[in-house]
Amino acid sequence: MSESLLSLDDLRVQYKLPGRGILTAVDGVSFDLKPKQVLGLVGESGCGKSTLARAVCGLEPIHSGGITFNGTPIRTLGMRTRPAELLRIQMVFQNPYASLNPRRTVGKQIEDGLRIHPQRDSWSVAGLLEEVELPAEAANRFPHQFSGGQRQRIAIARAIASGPDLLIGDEPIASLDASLQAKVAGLMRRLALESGASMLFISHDLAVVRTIADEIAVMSKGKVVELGTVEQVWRSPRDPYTQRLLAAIPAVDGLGTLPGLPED
Ligand SMILES: Nc1ncnc2c1ncn2[C@@H]1O[C@H](COP(=O)(O)OP(=O)(O)OP(=O)(O)O)[C@@H](O)[C@H]1O
Repeated sequence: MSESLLSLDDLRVQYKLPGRGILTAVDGVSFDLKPKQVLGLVGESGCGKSTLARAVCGLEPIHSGGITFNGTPIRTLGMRTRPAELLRIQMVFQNPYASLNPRRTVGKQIEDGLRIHPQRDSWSVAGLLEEVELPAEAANRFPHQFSGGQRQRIAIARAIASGPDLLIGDEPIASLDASLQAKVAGLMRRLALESGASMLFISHDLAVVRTIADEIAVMSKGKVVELGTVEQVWRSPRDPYTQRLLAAIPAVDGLGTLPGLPED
């Protein structure tokens, strides 16, 4: 299938600031995400990544341009509307508490997800917990009884349970121990693709993103300044901002000697 699952066309999202000012947080962004592809969205704090993700979920007013998901335009939907189409998008946040209910057991929350599209696949609560390397008895416990890394894996299992077409990770590894970041990012990629979803993976960490993405979009001040395959962006970045990001990766001794790309 070569059609886009998600398509952004010259998208602009603006905020009215106190007084009469306007901030253009997303400034003319266009890209396509194909089925079963992973797009890494990278950029410094405040460049508009989360605003873009929220707009894709129908949670931000679109000033101009458009977003098409599964062939349906996503317009300003407001916080209270939750059309079926948007249930096909699941988000995993930096803080796993943002996507988990502290008062429901882990098992019940994963079950809630499984009920959304029961026909989609054959995931079970125990099977999903096993996928994220947690024992089946974790189902009987509450989110606060787990470590931050475990909670994030529970949030991933819950998101996957509902069989999304698009999994969005909004800095899902930022609060994790450095030793866990690549592992959790890899887990998200594997589970998303195994369940037939695409993934938009947002991070400021280009080094981790390149290990899991098929394509990378680099954002700066609301605009996408670079878009290409991991290979293209890694080997021959065209934008000076991307070049600076690459040069800032630790253990990189100049752009000519970047660490090798991961093996398939
Ligand atoms: N509700 C809001 N009202 C006004 N300005 C906002 C609002 N939300 C975000 N902004 C501003 O929009 C810009 C983009 O913010 P956004 O959170 O999308 O950036 P980001 O790239 O996700 O940053 P971070 O990596 O720190 O989360 C910032 O200047 C931010 O201050």
